[in-house]
Amino acid sequence: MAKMLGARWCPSALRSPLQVISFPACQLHVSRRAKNADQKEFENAVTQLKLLKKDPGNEMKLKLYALYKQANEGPCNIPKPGVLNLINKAKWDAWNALGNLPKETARQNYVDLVTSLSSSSASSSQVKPGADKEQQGSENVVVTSEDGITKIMLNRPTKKNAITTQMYQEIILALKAASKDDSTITVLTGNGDYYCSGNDLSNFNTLPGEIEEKVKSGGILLRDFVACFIDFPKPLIAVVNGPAVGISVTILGLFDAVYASDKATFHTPFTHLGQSPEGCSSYTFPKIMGLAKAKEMLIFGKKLTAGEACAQGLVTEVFPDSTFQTEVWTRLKAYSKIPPNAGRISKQIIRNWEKEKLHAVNAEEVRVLQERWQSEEFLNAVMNFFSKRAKL
Ligand SMILES: CCCCCCCCCCCCC/C=C/C(=O)SCCNC(=O)CCNC(=O)[C@H](O)C(C)(C)COP(=O)(O)OP(=O)(O)OC[C@H]1O[C@@H](n2cnc3c(N)ncnc32)[C@H](O)[C@@H]1OP(=O)(O)O
Repeated sequence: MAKMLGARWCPSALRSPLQVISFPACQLHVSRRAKNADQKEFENAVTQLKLLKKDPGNEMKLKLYALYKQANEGPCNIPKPGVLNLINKAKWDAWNALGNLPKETARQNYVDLVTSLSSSSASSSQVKPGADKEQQGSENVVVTSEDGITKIMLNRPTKKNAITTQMYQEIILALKAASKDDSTITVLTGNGDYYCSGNDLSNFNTLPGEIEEKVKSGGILLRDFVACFIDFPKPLIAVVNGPAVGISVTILGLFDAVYASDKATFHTPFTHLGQSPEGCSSYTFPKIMGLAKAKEMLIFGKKLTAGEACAQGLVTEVFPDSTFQTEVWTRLKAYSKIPPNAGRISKQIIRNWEKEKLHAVNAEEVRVLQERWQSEEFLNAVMNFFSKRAKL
């Protein structure tokens, strides 16, 4: 934010839509007509604004812009821009709304506003070191945020990071929080030797109610979970530290980059479990890897090595396991330095072309799965999985 509000930022600049565009050599000057005391305070406020850590948001920036102009030039004295000129029209409206507010009052309001922004920004940065790194999450879903990266880590290594119904909810909450925090990119990874072994097959027992109730609530949970990945507004990167199974593989088609250790494998055993594809994979996989390769995975359950997954376009890059974490996190730290809004807006313009389609695919996949969950094939497959373990 400081960067955006730095020398290249001036209150007369706003991004599109309603956001800051940095004007080259934008001269921050204060009217010579300001009284000394106010002028000093006013100049300090303009400087303080540049040091803000957090983006105060578009509404606040419009308010600051309007007060700045009113304090320097008085009532709005420029012709109203055309409706298509979104940025300048928003600036004009904000300034014009101040009417005949006296310059001194506008100047004082500006100083007061910047002071309040600076104090709230200062208090949030006084969180004790380390505390702001740990965010909400739980024992099985650990969320940390630092260096512009929010990391969501599946932390259930004894169960190969299989996802329980509670973990689905926690991942949804973590993504919602990450979409609003001040990180630039978000990362999903696993702790232990597995990335994730997919849906916890005991979920089918733990969900409350009779089978109809389980199927209904399970479908809602799955639909909301996948929708979070469809709608996630920031660059989302998977750090696949080991084998990945089921839903942890299918949602990869909704990520913006997938970095894998060469120990990772990618397996979608849906038909073996009497299930069907989810995570929008029935649409994204054919798009990513072509119909034949997608069907090999989604119908016949072919397990891919990291190299094969990369060759088929599901994985962006594969790294030797020995240097995986170091190399990937060095790369991610560099990525987290991109201008956050440009990163977010670029991700969104790419995703927006097919967001509607993806939601329709998600809804149909869930509908079909809800039928599968009531099938003999599915119930036998889940029983087989657990009876095999029971014998051991
Ligand atoms: C009625 C409808 C209700 C619906 C409720 C739905 C909830 C909402 C979302 C629904 C999403 C549905 C769509 C998702 C689909 C999928 O993800 S399908 C894929 C599911 N995953 C699997 O089939 C993998 C199953 N696991 C394995 O095959 C093996 O465990 C392994 C991953 C190949 C690892 O084998 P190995 O190295 O031999 O280790 P294990 O000893 O087998 O595992 C260690 C312990 O971890 C437990 N475990 C591993 N994976 C799972 C799992 N997916 N679910 C539950 N438990 C798992 C395993 O049982 C071991 O536990 P212990 O025996 O207690 O040590």
